[in-house]
Formats: sequence, C-alpha cells, structure tokens
Amino acid sequence: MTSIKVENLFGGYSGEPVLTDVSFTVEQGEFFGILGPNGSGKTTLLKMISGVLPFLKGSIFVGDRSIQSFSAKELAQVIAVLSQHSSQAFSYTVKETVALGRYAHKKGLFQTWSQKDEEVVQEVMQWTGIEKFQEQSLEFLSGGEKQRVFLAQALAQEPEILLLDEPTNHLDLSYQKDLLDLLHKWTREKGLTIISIFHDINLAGLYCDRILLLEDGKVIKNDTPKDVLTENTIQQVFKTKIEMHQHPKVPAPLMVLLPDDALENGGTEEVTENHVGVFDDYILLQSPMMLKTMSSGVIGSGIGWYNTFINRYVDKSYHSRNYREELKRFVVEEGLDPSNTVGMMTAVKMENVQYKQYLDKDFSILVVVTAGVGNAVDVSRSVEHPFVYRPGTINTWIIVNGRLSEEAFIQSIITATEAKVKALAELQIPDQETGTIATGTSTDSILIAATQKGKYQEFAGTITPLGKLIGKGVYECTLEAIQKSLKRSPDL
Ligand SMILES: Nc1ncnc2c1ncn2[C@@H]1O[C@H](COP(=O)(O)OP(=O)(O)OP(=O)(O)O)[C@@H](O)[C@H]1O
Repeated sequence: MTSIKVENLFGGYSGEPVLTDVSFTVEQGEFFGILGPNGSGKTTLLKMISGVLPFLKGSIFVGDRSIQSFSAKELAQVIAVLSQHSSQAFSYTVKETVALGRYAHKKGLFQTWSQKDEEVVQEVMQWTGIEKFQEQSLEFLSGGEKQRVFLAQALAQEPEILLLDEPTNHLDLSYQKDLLDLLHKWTREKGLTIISIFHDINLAGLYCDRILLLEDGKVIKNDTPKDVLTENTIQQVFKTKIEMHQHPKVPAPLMVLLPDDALENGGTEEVTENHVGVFDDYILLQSPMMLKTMSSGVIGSGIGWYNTFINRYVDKSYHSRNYREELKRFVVEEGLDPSNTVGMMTAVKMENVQYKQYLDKDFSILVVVTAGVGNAVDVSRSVEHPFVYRPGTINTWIIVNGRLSEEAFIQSIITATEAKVKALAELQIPDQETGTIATGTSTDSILIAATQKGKYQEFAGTITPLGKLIGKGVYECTLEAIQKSLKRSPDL
C-alpha cells in the first residue's frame, strides 16, 4: 500500500507559486532521490508530501488514499520525516528524543511505555550508533551525532515511508556511507520506501534507484541515475562546468567539477629530453606538470595523474616477494613522492637507454625505451613457454605534449606495441624456446602520459598524426635500445 503518487501538483507559500505541475510515482521499496539547484522547490515538495504544507492544485496519494484524508497521527504511522533543521528542545536526553518517535503508535491520553516501545528504541539507537550516549543530553552532541539521533527518532516511528532532507548533512565521510548503506539495505530488506533530497550528485547517483531533477519548481527529469546525471543536463540545470565520468568500481556515474583554471596545468611549459635524468640505478623523468597517465607500471599502474616516472635498474638475480612495496621504499629513499610516481623495473643497464623527442607542428612526443631481449617471446607460441621469470624486459614510455582523448590513449598503446614488434622483427630477435621471431618479452611494460594541453588529438591509430609520431619514435628507440643492450649485455 505504501507507494506515493504525486499528480499535477501546484503550490507554494501564500499564493507565491513554487511548484508547477509536478507529477511522479515512487514504488514501495524504492530509494528515490530529489535533486535540483538551491531554491528549485525540493524542500517545498517534501513538505507537501509529509502533509505539513498544503498545496494549491493536484493530488498526492499515499497508497490508494489521498493524503488529505489522513489525520496527522495516521500519517505519522506511515510517513516519518528527517528534516534539515530540527527545532526539538535540546534539554531532552538522546533516548527521550528517540522515544518521541513512538508517539505515533500510542493510543489514548495516558500512554504507557511498552516492552515493544523499549525494544524498538534500543534497536534503532543501535543501528544508528548512538546507544552509548543514550543518557546524555542532546545539547552536548556534535552536529553529526544530533543528525543520527533524529534519524533514530524517525526510524522509531517504524514508518513505511521515510522522507529525508539531505540526510548526510553534518555527517563525516564514514557516517555518510554507513547511513546510506543502511538506508539502502532497509529499502531492499524491509521494503522501506525512501524519498530523499540530495545535494551531492555523486551520492545520489550511487544510492538512488531513480532521481527526480527539479528546476524552478518543474520536473526536468525523472529517471534512473544513468539517464538523469548526464553532462549536458547537469551543466544546464546547475549552470556550472562539470564532467561526467564512470565510477571506477561500480556501474554509476561520477561527476567532477572543473575549476576555471583546470586547463592551465603548468602554463606553456612542455616535457622535453632535458627532463630525463639517467643515473646508475635508475632513469628519472620529472615533469614540470602532472601528466594524465595510462600505464602498466609496478607502482602507479592504471589511469591517473603523475609527474614522476622512474625506471629502476635491479640486478638480474633480484627477487622480492613484495616488489611493489620494495619499489615504493626505494622511491621514498630517493626523496621522491610515491603517490605521484609511476615506477617500473628492469635488469637492463641504464646506459643502454634510448630516448628522443619527436616533433609535429601541433604537438611533440618524447620516447624513452630500455630493452633487454634475453626473455623474448613469440606471442603466437607462448603456450610452449614454462611460467618462469627470466630477466630482460622492454619498458616503453611515451610522453605526449598534447591533449588526448581516452580513445587516443588506448590507440597509442596499440600503435606503440606494433612499432615494438616491428623493431624485434627487423632485428630478428629470436624466442629462444621456440626458435621463431619474438614479438616482445614476457614482462614488457608501457606508459603513455600526456600534458592534456594544446591541440586535441582524438585518435592515435597508425596513420593519424599522433600515431605516425609514436610509430616512428617507438620503432627507432626500440631498435636502438635493443642494439645497445645486445652489444653491452647480450645475456639480457
Ligand atoms: N516559508 C517560506 N515562505 C515563503 N517562501 C519560501 C518559504 N520557504 C521557501 N520559500 C521559497 O520557495 C522557493 C523554493 O524553496 P525550497 O526551500 O523548496 O527550495 P530547495 O530546492 O529546497 O532549496 P535548497 O537547495 O536551497 O534547500 C525559494 O524561492 C524559497 O525562497
């Protein structure tokens, strides 16, 4: 019975219209979010659904009954409200405040405190983590603790529908998550229906089944988060620069704000050969600005923003169970910040590195390669290889002074790999297990990093401007690096 249906709702304050023709339905057990800019009418709508603000036109149904046919007490048995600013007297204790939530279930004038009341109150205090200060006076609690007390009070009502006005306001990060996880669980396990105002678009996207987007009192969208939280819609409604990304761990949208100077990133500076340092035990590239990086590094792998790139020499007998931690320690010992660093390892001597800058009219790239081929493998016959680690690896870095699409990052990796394969073929590097021509080594690593400034490079396939430079650069540097290391350390 506990769905909510709002039909053609109009209304506001003393004749001033706030909501115009608002219609939507919330099914039982749904987590329904309301989003919209300041003053768009979210709280006004919630007040009308909770019965404290009359509306001018239209209807609100709770189950199959019009909200106007409920007495205040009847409504309180079905709907509980957690509002933004509670005006409750702060001289009550925590437990007394929560206990007020049981009022809706009392009959007659002289009400007794039943065992069931006590059980419910204790249970909700436990859920919200406030039972330990139940005898304290409310006035001594922090904003977040008070918020949890009022949530417990709303839950003590044992409502079928819970209305929340920014429930995570005042809560620290861990309580925000705990609270929303708990509420989400109740919708699933207890069939609780939740209608909640959110200001945090990302939280709404993570937890809501559906979102109602309001602007100037009108419904702009009423759909799943994926369909409501699009870059265009949010930019138009909130009138600000944002970008829509994907949440890295769950299938939910992730909005990020873009500060006005976001694209300045280090002014006009570029990454050049002068930023590369070759030392006995590592090659270091320190970029003057953060670079968007996609890599298979030992540390800093995946996609992220980094300004320090290190390729460390380790002896061919190197063995560490926790090589990631070990490399991090090394980075710290060298006075570098591991959170800004992508790190790789190689048994190739640093003097065998080959690096060079390649220029196009709109952008440039810097290619850095170390190549040991003692461990070379023909990928088409790698099934014939035992799974044993042998030293010898090709580490390829491509730094682009340019702005790349996500697609271009991926295509850069394909193009660079093809160029590397061609270099191996050119030098007839054998796979020692099969005797055929190798296509790489079994531990190759790659890194594409871009300043994300300058002309947009949408593609990096082999015949695009960026692809041509990567193809030539990686081929030449790999060829040169292999020749150097074959001459000086043929066992790698
Ligand atoms: N009690 C009131 N009397 C008169 N006007 C009001 C009252 N409360 C709100 N308003 C007006 O109604 C409009 C909508 O306000 P409402 O509080 O519903 O917006 P909201 O979307 O919840 O905003 P916010 O995000 O800032 O909380 C605003 O223009 C506001 O000034």
